[in-house]
Amino acid sequence: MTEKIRVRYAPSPTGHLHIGNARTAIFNWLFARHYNGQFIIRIEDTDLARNVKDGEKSQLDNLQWLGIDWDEGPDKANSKYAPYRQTERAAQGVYQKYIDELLASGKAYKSYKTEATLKEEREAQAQAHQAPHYVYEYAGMTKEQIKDAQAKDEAAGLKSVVRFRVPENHDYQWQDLVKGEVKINSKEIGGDWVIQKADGMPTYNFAVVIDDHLMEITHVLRGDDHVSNTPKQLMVYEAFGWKAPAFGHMALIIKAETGKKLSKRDEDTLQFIEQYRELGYLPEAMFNFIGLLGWSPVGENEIFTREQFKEMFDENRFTKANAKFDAKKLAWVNNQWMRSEKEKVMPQLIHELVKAGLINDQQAKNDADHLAKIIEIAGVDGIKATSEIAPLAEYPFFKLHDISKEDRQSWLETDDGQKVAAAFTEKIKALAEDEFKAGHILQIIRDLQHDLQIKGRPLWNPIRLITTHEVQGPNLPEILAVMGKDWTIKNIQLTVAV
Ligand SMILES: Nc1ncnc2c1ncn2[C@@H]1O[C@H](COP(=O)(O)OP(=O)(O)OP(=O)(O)O)[C@@H](O)[C@H]1O
Repeated sequence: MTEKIRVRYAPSPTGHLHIGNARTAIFNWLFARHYNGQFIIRIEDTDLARNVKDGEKSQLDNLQWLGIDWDEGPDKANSKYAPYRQTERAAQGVYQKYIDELLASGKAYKSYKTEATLKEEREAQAQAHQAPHYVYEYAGMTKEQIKDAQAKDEAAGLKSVVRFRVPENHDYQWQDLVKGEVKINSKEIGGDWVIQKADGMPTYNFAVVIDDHLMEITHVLRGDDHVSNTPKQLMVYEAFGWKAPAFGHMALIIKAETGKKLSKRDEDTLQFIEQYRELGYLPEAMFNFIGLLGWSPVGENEIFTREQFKEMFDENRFTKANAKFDAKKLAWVNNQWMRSEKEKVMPQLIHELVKAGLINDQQAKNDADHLAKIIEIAGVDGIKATSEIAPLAEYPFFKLHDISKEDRQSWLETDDGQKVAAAFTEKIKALAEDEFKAGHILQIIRDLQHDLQIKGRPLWNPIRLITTHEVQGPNLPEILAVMGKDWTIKNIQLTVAV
């Protein structure tokens, strides 16, 4: 690419950052970084009724957490095209200037149709089996007649919106970066559309064009749900004689179960970045997983760093088929990342023990090495998110269960059970502190097997029960070695009392 790439992610703060939004942000970022271009954040907050508190903050915080940075945006001082929030731009009259231009040239007009009339028209169209479309109220009227009609409506106190006069039977065509050639006729648009609402705010499709033009955006990469907006935007570029950016509409992310677009309104699907963050997913893993939704690298490998994605990025490798959101794959990717970044993740894993109330901050700091060993044995390699470590490690490492009556009867009150428990206790007490290692402990158990001629569960369960108060769990000699002789002996003594 020879031109300077300028791309943007332009969320509406009507919700928190979800996987679909993050995918758009990630690919625009990759596009910019791969080609040494610029990545811009713009907040499209003109739909005042739908904006949610913290929507913008969640979008930005979570992008940052994913490792995405931006060159210009609402939070960056000295950004060249400030402000980067559309409400602030509207307040400065940025859009009004262009709306006035279109009104003056007759490419847009003030419309005073009431909601009730619009509803009647839509109902009539439905009855006539017509697709819903706007009916131009000034058809066949001279400029003067239109002016008079508008003045009358104005005097009657009716509110107006500004509508774009859609050219008749005009093809809007573009070479989509993902979909190839796309052609949509103006007949499919639904008639003259609103560019300025009654409250003075520009609509999405209008403001987006003004901003993309003024901010010198060269490529617009977004989800396929925006395809129907593109002809509307192209007609605005045309009306002003501006060059339109290149468009790419990436395949949608859909729910595997329903085949429908993953939407922030689906409450049964975990899809907000902060939900995964809270569960202890790694940003590297989230980025990795999302980077493979609707885009495929060369080869079979599926684990990549941001840097690798940046290098590999190729706008010709977007896939056309919708991408299924597969939570199991995300879990797998996260597990791969946790295993390869164990040292980096360890503080977070230890912090999960604090969060679960198993240890305090001081212990987390002082006993980090010991806690890391516990985490390792408790089964860190099998978990998909850091939050799963606390339930795994809770027993027997931090708490002990009461031994159930059944287990007692089955494993400790039998002849074999008593023999095994007594012999193991004697040998373990005799084991020196510095010999208290997994290998030696295993040897003791093997010797018992040989001496007592007891093997399998009748051998292991009594030992497990007296030392950990469980009949199952991770590798027993390793548990005992990590927890130490005092802990083991104390637990054995407790079995008498419990
Ligand atoms: N399921 C999805 N798959 C792919 N891209 C998506 C999906 N949902 C949203 N996007 C993209 O996120 C970007 C931000 O758009 P927008 O703010 O309209 O999303 P949204 O309003 O959160 O979506 P919705 O309200 O439909 O859940 C757009 O590029 C849009 O195409």
